[in-house]
Amino acid sequence: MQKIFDEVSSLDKKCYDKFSLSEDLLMEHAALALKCEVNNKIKSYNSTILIVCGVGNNGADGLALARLLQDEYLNIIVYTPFEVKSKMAKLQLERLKLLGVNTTNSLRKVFDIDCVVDSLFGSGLNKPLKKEAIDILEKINSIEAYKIACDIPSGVDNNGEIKNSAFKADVTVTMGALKTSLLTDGAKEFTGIIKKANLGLSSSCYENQTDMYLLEQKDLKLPFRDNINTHKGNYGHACVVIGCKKGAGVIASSAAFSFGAGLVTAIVHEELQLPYYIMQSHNLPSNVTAIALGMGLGLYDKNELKKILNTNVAKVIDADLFYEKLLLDYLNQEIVLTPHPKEFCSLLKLTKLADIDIDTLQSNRFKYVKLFCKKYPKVTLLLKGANVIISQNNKVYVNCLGTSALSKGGSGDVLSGLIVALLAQGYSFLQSAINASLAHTLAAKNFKSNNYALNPEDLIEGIKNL
Ligand SMILES: NC(=O)C1=CN([C@@H]2O[C@H](COP(=O)(O)OP(=O)(O)OC[C@H]3O[C@@H](n4cnc5c(N)ncnc54)[C@H](OP(=O)(O)O)[C@@H]3O)[C@@H](O)[C@H]2O)[C@@H](O)CC1
Ligand SMILES: Nc1ncnc2c1ncn2[C@@H]1O[C@H](COP(=O)(O)OP(=O)(O)O)[C@@H](O)[C@H]1O
Ligand SMILES: [K+]
Repeated sequence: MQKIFDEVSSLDKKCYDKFSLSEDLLMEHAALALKCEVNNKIKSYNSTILIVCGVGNNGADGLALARLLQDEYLNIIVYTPFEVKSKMAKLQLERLKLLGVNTTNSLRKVFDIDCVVDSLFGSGLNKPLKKEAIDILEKINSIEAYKIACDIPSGVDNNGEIKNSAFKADVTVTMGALKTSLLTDGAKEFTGIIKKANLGLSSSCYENQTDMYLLEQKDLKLPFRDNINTHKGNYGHACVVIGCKKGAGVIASSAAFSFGAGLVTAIVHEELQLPYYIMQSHNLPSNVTAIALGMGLGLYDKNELKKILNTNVAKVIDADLFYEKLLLDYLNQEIVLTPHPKEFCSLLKLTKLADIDIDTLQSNRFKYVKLFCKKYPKVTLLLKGANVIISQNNKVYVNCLGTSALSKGGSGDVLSGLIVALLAQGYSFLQSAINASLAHTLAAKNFKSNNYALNPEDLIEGIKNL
């Protein structure tokens, strides 16, 4: 797990004040981290590296990189389209000039470039891009080369929004600590892989306390069975309520069985063709330990719904239930909710927290997750998306391991099945949501055929092979 921060200027300040590290020293480390990234990827001396430098300290990082790379590659183009402004950018430019390095303010040749480093704008982007900047970004985006963003892809603002255009990176080397702005769904299109640069201090010294964390592959805890003398009853009885769209519940049931639930029962109105290991019942069995409800629900008798919701066992709620007012009666208890953005907008409206459209939510995912979890601190909320946000009370966890292979009907149903399996086995609400989400995304990531063909069965197969 890595810490995430909304802003890092206070962390930089701590470096100066507490550890007596100058801005210059921090920048040298930033440039060195960029250099490592270039060196790791670009091995041939006969290569051309284009460094695009802006007017502020992001540009200064690029200028320092240009100095560090001298003599390592045949051709280093230092492109400074605008006159540098910040004190550090001026100093770095002066150092380059003293070395006899030329910069250019026009970029004619955009072929035969092996690596582009984007140091145009960083955390100081504070207004919409003008046409000139947009043209530059479009031009450098069109170059076929390995693309490295310094700190944050230029054009992504501190809220993680992309107003007009942004640099499309293969890798973003972010300085000092992970920022929330890099982890929005919108930014995911542009960041590529995110790597954190050490600015001269270990993370434990540089970083402060935070309530936000980025989940990593190594955080996944699978429901391994530690005991030997066991029987199926030791691993819980997960029940999945089958609604009008029966497939959704069937997928969730299969996923639950594959993720370790000792018994799985589908709650049905009529007998269905189900895998032989899924039991079927009209009513909840007396030994039920967790329930998944909502996926493919459609029209469902309100009294039956209430009866199920009133059953005193752990529950994961999905899909159609986020449009039902009666859900409001269950938000002051421990429960897992797994809305996608449209469903979360409905939930925000039902709870009178906000009446917003999907775009507004997507531009402010963290804000609305925090708002909801502040009002309902017992709820574990899992907001789906390109980057999944899981939150309970004031703690926020981000899972960015998912891929577009998951953009398929049925992916969410698998997730609900995984969550109910863990709830049934007695894991906490938060641990169930976190580990199910990690397993879900890693199983998708391990599907190697291509990024379009994954189906829920493949996903469940992937879960079995984690
Ligand atoms: N602090 C540290 O110790 C360390 C900092 N580091 C590095 O510093 C970076 C932050 O540097 P920064 O604050 O100078 O901001 P940066 O992103 O370069 O741009 C600001 C300039 O751009 C301008 N501008 C803004 N928007 C614009 C627009 N749309 N169109 C046109 N212009 C626009 C803005 O204009 P102004 O507000 O002056 O009008 C200002 O002049 C950070 O990302 C990291 O890379 C690392 O070295 C590690 C140590
Ligand atoms: N582009 C993407 N990148 C990462 N994860 C994605 C992407 N698209 C969808 N997902 C994930 O796939 C799942 C889709 O769930 P949902 O929309 O509820 O589908 P359904 O209801 O059809 O099962 C969620 O877990 C979501 O986070
Ligand atoms: K940048």
